[in-house]
Amino acid sequence: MPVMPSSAPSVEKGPTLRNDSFSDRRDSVNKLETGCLSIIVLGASGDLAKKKTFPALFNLYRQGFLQSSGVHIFGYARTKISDDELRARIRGYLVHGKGGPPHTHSEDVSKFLQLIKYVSGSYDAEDRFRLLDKEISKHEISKNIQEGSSQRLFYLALPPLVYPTVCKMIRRFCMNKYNHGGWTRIVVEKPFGKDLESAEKLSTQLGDLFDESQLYRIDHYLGKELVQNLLVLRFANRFFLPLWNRDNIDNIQIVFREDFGTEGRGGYFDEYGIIRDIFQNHLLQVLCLVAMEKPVSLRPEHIRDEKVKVLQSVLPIKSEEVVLGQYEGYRDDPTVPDSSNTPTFATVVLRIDNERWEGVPFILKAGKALNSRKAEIRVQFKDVPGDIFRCKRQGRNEFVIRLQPSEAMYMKLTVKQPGLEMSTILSELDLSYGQRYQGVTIPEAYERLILDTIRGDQQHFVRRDELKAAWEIFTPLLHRIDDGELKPLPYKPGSRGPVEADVLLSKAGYRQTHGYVWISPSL
Ligand SMILES: NC(=O)C1=CN([C@@H]2O[C@H](COP(=O)(O)OP(=O)(O)OC[C@H]3O[C@@H](n4cnc5c(N)ncnc54)[C@H](OP(=O)(O)O)[C@@H]3O)[C@@H](O)[C@H]2O)C=CC1
Ligand SMILES: O=C1O[C@H](COP(=O)(O)O)[C@@H](O)[C@H](O)[C@H]1O
Repeated sequence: MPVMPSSAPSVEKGPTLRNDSFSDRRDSVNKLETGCLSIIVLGASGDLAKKKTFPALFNLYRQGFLQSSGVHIFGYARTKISDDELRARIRGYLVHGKGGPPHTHSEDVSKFLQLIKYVSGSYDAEDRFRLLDKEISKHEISKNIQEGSSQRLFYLALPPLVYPTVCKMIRRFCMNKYNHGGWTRIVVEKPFGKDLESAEKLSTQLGDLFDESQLYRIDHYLGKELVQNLLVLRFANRFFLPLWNRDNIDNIQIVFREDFGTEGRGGYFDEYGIIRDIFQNHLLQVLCLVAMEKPVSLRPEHIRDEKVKVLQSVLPIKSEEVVLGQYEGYRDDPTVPDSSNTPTFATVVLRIDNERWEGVPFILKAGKALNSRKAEIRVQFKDVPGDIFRCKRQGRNEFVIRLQPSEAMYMKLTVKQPGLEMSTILSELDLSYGQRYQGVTIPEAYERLILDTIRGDQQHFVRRDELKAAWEIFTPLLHRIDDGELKPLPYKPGSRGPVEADVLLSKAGYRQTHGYVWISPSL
């Protein structure tokens, strides 16, 4: 139970579990969000706010999920700027969308920007948080709603070191005042801690102030279309049910690659490294959805219970099943120390000690400054016993789920080569979203996740025990790296990473298919 500071108003305990079934969930899609909602972006002057948070809010507004009649947005940060200056900073990111040509809805942009107000102040200034509360209340009063029925969403687009202070301020001065159906929710960004101990400390600090149902730990990979599709694929298709186990699957890779380095974020990155930045959160969340057992229902708690169980079944990582890399030129960044031991690349083999997965390596790989940008899951099946077609050397069956770019899933399978001869060839069954769902816009991860927070759906957010289990897996390895016991190997920017990683991959059992390249179908 959270400790209520004596000055704290009584608040609601957050939403109860809702939406038992998928059809309930589907029915709620496309409903406008009604009521009096205040969204407060703390750290509004920062990079995440302008690139992701405000554009996501704009997209929700443009699609009618947020209505001008009910919603107001507040920015808060130390930088002393006016409302209009904040609006001007954000405008470019709304007008241009995802790097494409300017949208044609500049009227929408202007109307949206008018919903934003800015309050400046430091993150521990009581008077500034009182002022913020006053501004929020002003908006609520103007909507003539019953006191206590308002909805307040605080989005912490801030470095985690200020979370405890900011959360104390919110708790003391800015909560929804009475329990009349309203709520107060807090969205926190990663990195949530640096290791098990610091993450647990932060969890306790926040847990003393807010109930778990009020805390939304965001991992934007959980908002990606094909990540959200994983449970449907696995549990709504008869095809996969009997195959998804150690009897049929040889190995599974979960891969994240970027073709750019840490440009502009070297200082931040060097403190964390690729394992804290990508493995402990994004890759592990994907692993959970690939490896977990079927949940009792689609209730968020049932899903998250299964995720925790699979994380708790991961065996300690062996140093010989780790390859670390650092790209040449990384240390040229003036904000990165010359002696930095921080990995910008890693391949790590995880082993899950349960009935379904014993003996199946989960090979997690992520790197910056590599030869391509993509994220995918590659499930490689075992060889067919009794190879009467002598097709083994052509390659194994694989099921590939491409998370980005160009969302797709394809199955590599052996077929008869068309023609008179009885020869075989590796081909694919291909579901490329761009081709199959023409004209459908796939929402940005942040858009989806913010809508979930407004609806009180915690399915795609990381629960405290899940976070703890994730840190338990990587903390011993991180400490070995921090102590200099494990060192990254150099690799050339634009390459596949250290060659030792490919050696580890093949030792773990992955068999590369030679001569086969999947070509994304053109429209
Ligand atoms: N940027 C991104 O693409 C991503 C970011 N994140 C996470 O989101 C959060 C915000 O990221 P981002 O916007 O990049 O961060 P920024 O460094 O841009 O910080 C956001 C704002 O916080 C304030 N701030 C910065 N440093 C401090 C400090 N030491 N003490 C107090 N306030 C500070 C600044 O506002 P002011 O000085 O005006 O108060 C700044 O504008 C972080 O937790 C980050 O890890 C997660 C995924 C991607
Ligand atoms: O969280 C992070 O993710 C981005 C990659 O996100 P994506 O949606 O573009 O795949 C990564 O660049 C960044 O280092 C990391 O902090």
